[in-house]
Amino acid sequence: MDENSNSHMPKNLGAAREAKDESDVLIECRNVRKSFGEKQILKGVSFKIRHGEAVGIIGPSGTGKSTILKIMAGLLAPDEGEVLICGRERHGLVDDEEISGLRIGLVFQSAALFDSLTVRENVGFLLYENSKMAKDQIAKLVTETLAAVGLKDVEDRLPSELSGGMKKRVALARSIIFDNTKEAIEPEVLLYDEPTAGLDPIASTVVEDLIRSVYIKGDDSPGNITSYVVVTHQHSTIRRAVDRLLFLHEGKIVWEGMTHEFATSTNPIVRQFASGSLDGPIRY
Ligand SMILES: Nc1ncnc2c1ncn2[C@@H]1O[C@H](COP(=O)(O)OP(=O)(O)OP(=O)(O)O)[C@@H](O)[C@H]1O
Repeated sequence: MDENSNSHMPKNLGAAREAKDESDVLIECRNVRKSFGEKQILKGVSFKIRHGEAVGIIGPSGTGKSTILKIMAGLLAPDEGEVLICGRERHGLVDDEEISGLRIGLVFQSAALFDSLTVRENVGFLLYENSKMAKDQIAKLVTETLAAVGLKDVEDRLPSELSGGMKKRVALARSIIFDNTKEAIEPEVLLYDEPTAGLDPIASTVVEDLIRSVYIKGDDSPGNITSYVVVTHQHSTIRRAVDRLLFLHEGKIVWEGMTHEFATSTNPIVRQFASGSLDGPIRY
């Protein structure tokens, strides 16, 4: 939105709009910095994820895309800066403090399934561990959730008996399953770390459409996924699965815009990344 678009409005109207604008911010990173040893990876990263958004984080390898996802999920603490969840600052890691009102799910690149557990046990893991639901109730819910990601009759299989694309779908099912005996279902932001890495083009399309569909379905979807963030290198995923992009380079957001603006941007960093050229500001 144009920065000055409020300038012609009466002051109080502008203020009301500003307040409303902030009320749909689910996750905000403010000036987040993170180093590993001597290596400074994030050098002051700021952005907001709003209700209803499908956001992609792109950028060269090693610029800290997975790191920022882990920080948003509360698995890593920033060295400096703030992470706000629904306007409340989160201190430390997610385990240290109960932040209610928003669930944040992270779907790992490797799918990260437990090898010795069946698909049913993997998908229902948190419910078996933490909920008061009966085992047959959980089993039914697992079957329904697997169906929502297009999988049937795989509950008794081990992860080693699945293809890479199926594993990613099982991981997706695990992140969207929720205790449906609870009265209030909190909204959820899902964070995907390279969900289509290593998949053939058709399997990638299936996963990209699933990412969209579990969110678009809204009331029908298992869980209440209101927004999602995808870290990806795949152009097809950028085009198909997200609406807005954040470009991370050398520890900072160097460009942000809508997906359709990415292809026509004149920013030299974006141009080089979009074309895969060796000439340009990004050096390996
Ligand atoms: N726990 C850790 N300890 C030490 N170094 C780490 C740790 N996690 C990440 N790094 C380093 O931080 C840098 C950024 O890693 P990160 O995985 O966030 O990058 P990325 O942008 O997601 O990369 P890629 O696109 O290749 O997946 C890398 O140099 C990585 O080696």
